[in-house]
Amino acid sequence: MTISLPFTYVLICLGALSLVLSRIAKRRRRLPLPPGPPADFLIGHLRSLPTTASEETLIRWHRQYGDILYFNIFGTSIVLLNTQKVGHDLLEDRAKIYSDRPHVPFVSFMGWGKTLPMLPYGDEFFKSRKLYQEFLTRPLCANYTDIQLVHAHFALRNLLKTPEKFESHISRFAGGIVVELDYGHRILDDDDPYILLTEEINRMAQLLGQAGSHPVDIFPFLRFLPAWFPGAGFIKSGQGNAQSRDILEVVKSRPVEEVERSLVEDTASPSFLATNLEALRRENPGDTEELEILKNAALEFYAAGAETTSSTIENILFALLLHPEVQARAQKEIDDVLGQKRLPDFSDRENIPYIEHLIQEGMRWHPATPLGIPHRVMVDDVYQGMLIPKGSIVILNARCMTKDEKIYQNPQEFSPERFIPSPEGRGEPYASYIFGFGRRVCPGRHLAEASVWIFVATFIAAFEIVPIQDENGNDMIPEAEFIEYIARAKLKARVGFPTPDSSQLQGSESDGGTYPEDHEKVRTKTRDR
Ligand code: HEM
Repeated sequence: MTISLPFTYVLICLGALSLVLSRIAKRRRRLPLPPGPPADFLIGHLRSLPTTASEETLIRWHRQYGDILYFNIFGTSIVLLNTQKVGHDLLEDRAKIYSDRPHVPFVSFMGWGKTLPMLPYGDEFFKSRKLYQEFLTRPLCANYTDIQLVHAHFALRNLLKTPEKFESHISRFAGGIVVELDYGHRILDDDDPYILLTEEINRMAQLLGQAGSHPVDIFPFLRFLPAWFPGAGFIKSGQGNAQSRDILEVVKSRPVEEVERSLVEDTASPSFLATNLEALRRENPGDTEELEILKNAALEFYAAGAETTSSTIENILFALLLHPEVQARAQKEIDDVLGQKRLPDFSDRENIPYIEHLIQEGMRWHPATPLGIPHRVMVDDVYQGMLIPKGSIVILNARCMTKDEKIYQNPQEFSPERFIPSPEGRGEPYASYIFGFGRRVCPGRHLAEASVWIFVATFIAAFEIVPIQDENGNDMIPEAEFIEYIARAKLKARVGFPTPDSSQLQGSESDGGTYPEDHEKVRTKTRDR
């Protein structure tokens, strides 16, 4: 048998290539892993991992081990990115290999595996992501501000009526906006069927917690242990909520059916679901796969958008409570620019920059998602001479990024002034990375920032948040409890809102919140107490 010359060349080239590749692979294997606490044989860092990743521990590790930190648990590599630079270098500049997500069996078991934050990097991810990106571009978000303003006014009215229920008013505000944009439905009262629907989604989302934080995510074999076995408690919750998967189907399908019906009847309000259902009917009628992608996207729109926004607002209110001087400066800015004649709206955004700094500082001081959503690296990678093994779970450690002393002066301090441009201020950069990086960056960030802005700006214009007092008249300063996944300031003491005279409110409950013309009186009354 004779072998042609070109074929021989090909063989030689392939041989040389495989030699080079195997050398590279060997050298990579010899490269050091990123530093981390000492590990045990076989179980790795299991014993050194604290049960909760407190800010103190994470910051101490950052100081001790550097900008990138490595753990391994039973052979699963976990890498923490502690600075914005490292996050940017890997998740943004090398997005092509860092945009996968770890597979989380518990989340799939509960029926949420096909929602965008969980989807592996691939075709389905691209399709789902495109739906969000096309609906939530910065210019398009400018079209949604009327809806945000209406919900802000609703919230103010509710706060005037029942200030003690402020947490629920904030949730209703954040949830009301995403429900309206997602499904084209405006929630008007407590009996609204969409309230039940959203409560169900919240309940399920809470069960899921942070993807990757559940023991079974790291140790799938735990699934086979009895529920009493230490560390296997998830089984109990999983079994107890197996019915959640059935409910989930209803929660996903009901709004789709309603919007489909209203499209046929030509009564549909513009929304994420209506826009995309219409496009589907036009371009791919009867495509069940595409419909399923859309159903999951609509579900996640609410799940990802409501609580993140409401906890961000609560964290900011908490900061205001602790810093009356910041609150006073923000109120003065609004008063100076708006002349105490009306409430702020989006047209004022550029003219009241301190409010913007205050919101950005609130998001930096305690980001709502302090450990983001884990990424997964798809191939072996080398960064600054260290090996990041293929399959590593990569965590954006916003807790450390936001407290980086090289970027922020006195990073633990809540100080909107840090963002004031030089020469008056230090011009420190906004912490935009709290919304993630690269191809997985939060698609709802423009919407979220606008929702938080309108709530905080109108709130500050109309109210003052003050601590309640004990029986001796002393201020009770609440302690914050920032829980892990969605970090929300748990205001342990109730926050004292002024009690207003609701008869001063004009405009009806159902008209979308026309604010009273004499709101000035309301505000003076509420703020000057
Ligand atoms: C202040 C509020 C919010 C915060 C702090 C926040 C934060 C984040 C973060 C950190 C990620 C992960 C990014 C990454 O992996 O690199 C993310 C992803 C995501 N967010 Fe947000 N978010 C907020 C509001 C919203 C809103 C309003 C929506 C929708 C309307 C939304 C939809 C999503 C979705 C669908 C993902 C998954 C993206 C993907 O995996 O490709 N978020 N968000």
